[in-house]
Amino acid sequence: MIAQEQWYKYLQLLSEKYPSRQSVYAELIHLNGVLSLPKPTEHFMSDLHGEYESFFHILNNCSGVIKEKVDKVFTEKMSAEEKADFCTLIYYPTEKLSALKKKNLLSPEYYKKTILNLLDLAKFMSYKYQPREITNAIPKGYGTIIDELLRGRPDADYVPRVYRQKMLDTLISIGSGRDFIFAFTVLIKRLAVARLHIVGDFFDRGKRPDAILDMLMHHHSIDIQWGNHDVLWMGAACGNETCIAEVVRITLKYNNVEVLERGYAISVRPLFLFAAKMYPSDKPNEAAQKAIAVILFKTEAQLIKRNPDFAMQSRILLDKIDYAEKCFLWDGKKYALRTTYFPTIDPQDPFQLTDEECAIIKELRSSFMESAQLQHHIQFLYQKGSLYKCYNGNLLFHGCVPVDEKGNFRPIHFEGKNYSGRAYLDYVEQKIRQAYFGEKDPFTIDFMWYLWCGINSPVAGREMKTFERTFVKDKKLWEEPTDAYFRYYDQPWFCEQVLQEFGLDPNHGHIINGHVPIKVKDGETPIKAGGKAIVIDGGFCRAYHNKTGIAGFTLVSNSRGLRLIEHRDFTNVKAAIMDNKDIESVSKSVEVQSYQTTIADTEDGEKIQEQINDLYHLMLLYKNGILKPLE
Ligand SMILES: O=P(O)(O)OC[C@H]1O[C@](O)(COP(=O)(O)O)[C@@H](O)[C@@H]1O
Ligand SMILES: [Mn+2]
Repeated sequence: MIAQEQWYKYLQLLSEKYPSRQSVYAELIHLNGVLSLPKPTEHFMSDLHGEYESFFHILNNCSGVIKEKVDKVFTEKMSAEEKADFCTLIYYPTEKLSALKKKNLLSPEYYKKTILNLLDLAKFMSYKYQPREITNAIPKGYGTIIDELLRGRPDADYVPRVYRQKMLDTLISIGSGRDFIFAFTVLIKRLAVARLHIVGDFFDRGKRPDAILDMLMHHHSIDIQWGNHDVLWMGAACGNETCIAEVVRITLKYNNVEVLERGYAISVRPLFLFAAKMYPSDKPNEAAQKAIAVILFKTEAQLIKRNPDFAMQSRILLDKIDYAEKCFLWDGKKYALRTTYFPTIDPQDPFQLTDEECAIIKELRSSFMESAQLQHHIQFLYQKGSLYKCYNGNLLFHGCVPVDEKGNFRPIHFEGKNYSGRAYLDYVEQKIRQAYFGEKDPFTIDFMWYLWCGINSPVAGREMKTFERTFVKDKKLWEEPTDAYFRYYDQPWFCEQVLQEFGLDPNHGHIINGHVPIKVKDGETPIKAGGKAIVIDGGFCRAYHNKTGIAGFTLVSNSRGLRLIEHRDFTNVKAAIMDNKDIESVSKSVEVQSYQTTIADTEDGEKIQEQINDLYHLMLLYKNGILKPLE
């Protein structure tokens, strides 16, 4: 409880912002109106894995929502072809207008018709928003005109109609039609998605995670839940050499060296030169993969040895290779190796880096730490990201909350203490932030690597078998044991327990996860526990399309409930522009409500309600003469 005196002081301060009775009335009326508006639309996506081109398209087509709205507004007015053309214009206005110009199709009539259509669509899509928000969403410089056009003066009325016609004619005759079309398309896309959540894994496998992050840095409303691949890169940016070696290895495996070299100005040339010398009969990329894998497994072993808390001794493996017999020894058995040539390993001391290996990893470390662009992206991940997020009653996180075989939150021991459930995730999040912003203590920096691949890591939730997958032929040894969480999240009681642990309503909340690719083609569904948990890793990543059979999911939460949009294959942006080739998307309802959720039911609504209460008290002070209005 706030003491009476403090409360009075607070209201005094508030009176500076609302210095007259009228200003309090106006805000009270406004805020009460806002509470009754429908809940804004949220989109959730995960596991983008560097797949810039299709993600770029999905951001532009708002996961297929623009097309749905165009279909609704112009059912009678446009043919299918006109609708597709109009949609492409909204997705890619600059490119589409240039293409039309080349064909000499940009007449004043075209501009007029198009702007009127855009206006109709923008009006249709703005019904959920408060006027202030719409004004904010209009690109700078176009505010007053678009606002006036939108405010919908009735066409039947002669004077406003002429007024609007005149505005439009002038706008086109002075050559600003193009600019206005552009501004409208930005507005429409902003209105379609009020909030974007990315539930982890920007990096690895796909070609341009850097371009995805560049683009999202300009997004108007986004939050991020870190995935294991993000934490790996964050660890690399903190200077963790094992994370760096793993990042480089994965990048080479997927043939994406450009991400490092062009995207982040990190040169892998010294590694290639060294690898060519060590493995002269291999192709350059394969040689480099081998060279960095050996560095990785050597530094991993050193890291594990200096951190007994990680309990990962079983992941020290270079000493399990029989270098004379050329095989891998595991559980008393011999396994064939995929490569038997290890010129940089001393069997007597297999974890020792050679001088050259040491120089290479040190140089890579400097490059990672000094890459301005990488550090910029990582700071963005820290700023917008967290390990988990409770948002409008839902719980968002990438991987899992560790549980035992009975489904109870498992105590995890670190730095002399046990943590479980939410407290464990809070501990991990604090460590992740400390690794970047705090004193660089060795345990915390090493912990970033643990989070990438440790069985108790909430972002990984499985024991990764990178060594076996790299060196051992028998795929039996490639299997990665997972946390029991993944065997329970299809059970309602379990999801309710998790939601409750995070202070959420178990009857209405949902858990939203990424991380585990859903094999739609095998009949697997992302909807678990009757909709209490939804796993939205649909495999944006091309390399995983064969596994999932689709090209990604978008989960949409609006005032009517939840639905899942399944994206089918996408050709490329050029085809999208030239031939109106949109991503085919199929939408399925997950949960439909008979009522409409309003802003009053959201977290923002709770804050607004508090503001209303405060203003109400201020109004009483003014009315009762206890506080004198400043104006
Ligand atoms: O978070 P994700 O996407 O599951 O990635 C982690 C997985 O990737 C792997 O490193 C395998 O990677 P690839 O499939 O890209 O070769 C596994 O060992 C690990 O389980
Ligand atoms: Mn993942």
